[in-house]
Amino acid sequence: MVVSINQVTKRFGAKEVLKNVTLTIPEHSVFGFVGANGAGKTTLMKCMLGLLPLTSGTITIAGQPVAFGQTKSNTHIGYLPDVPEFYPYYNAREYLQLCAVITNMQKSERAPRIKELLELVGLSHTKSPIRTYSRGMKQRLGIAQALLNRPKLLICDEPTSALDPVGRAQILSILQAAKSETTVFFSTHILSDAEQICDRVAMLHEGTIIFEDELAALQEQVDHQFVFTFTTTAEHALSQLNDLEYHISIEENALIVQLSSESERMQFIRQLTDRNLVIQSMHAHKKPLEQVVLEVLK
Ligand SMILES: Nc1ncnc2c1ncn2[C@@H]1O[C@H](COP(=O)(O)OP(=O)(O)OP(=O)(O)O)[C@@H](O)[C@H]1O
Repeated sequence: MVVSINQVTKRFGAKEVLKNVTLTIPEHSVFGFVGANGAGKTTLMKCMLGLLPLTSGTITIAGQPVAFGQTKSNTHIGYLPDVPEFYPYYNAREYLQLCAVITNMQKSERAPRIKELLELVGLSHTKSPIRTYSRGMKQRLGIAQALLNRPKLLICDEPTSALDPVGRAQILSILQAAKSETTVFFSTHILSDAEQICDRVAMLHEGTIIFEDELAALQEQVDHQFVFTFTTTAEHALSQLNDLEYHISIEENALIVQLSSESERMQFIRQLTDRNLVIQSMHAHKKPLEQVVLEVLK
């Protein structure tokens, strides 16, 4: 595990912002940290960076305990703040060269690493100064900077929230590509972003982790639903099934049926055959993460 967060509580005065948070993050995964504004996401990230003292609990990054005010564990972390700042008169390559010098990167390593990163973030051909960059370009440069020294963990605070759809898609694909060389931990309140690239998701709600799992497992927490279409209309099919005790609704000429187990599914299909209903198609009803989360929160 590259990150182990163990029973972390954080209070600001009387206000408890993180409540007994426990979380582990496996290596080479993209881990989405999801929560509404004010849920406590930034607070936990600052705790991971040793920028805030914990009220109680422990955090370990790549085996190194995090201590408030100390930077030892930060040697394993690349961090992209929500609004990254740069020297505006440098271009991307010059800026990364400066960062490489400041961080004592070996001279022979600098040029190939910077070339590789500029390619990764799609800024190889940009010669203009950073002050002319769009928000998305600045975020991409921020990712390159954060990855410069090959950290074991890349932490990104809401990297997509201020971007248009094209900018968001670019950042998401860069983060996905970055997982081959690091572990990506990113916070977002945009559930569809997490859905697109995350292997695992944790959801923080009022300071508490309300679930933490693989996305597929999360989908399964909600009752299974299947979509059936028939050679006849959905209304007619439903009228033939009125006497049965299934939870059935109609959406776009299809029946949505709740079938929680394999045996229930087989039994339902037998009932269809008994009633001469010919299935045209059947598939699992995949809900957007947003809807799944709302159902879990109910
Ligand atoms: N230094 C502080 N002193 C007092 N309260 C704070 C401090 N920092 C954060 N908080 C409070 O902690 C709560 C969580 O804030 P945090 O910034 O961690 O949320 P977030 O999930 O990152 O939300 P956002 O998406 O809006 O940044 C908020 O109610 C905030 O007001």
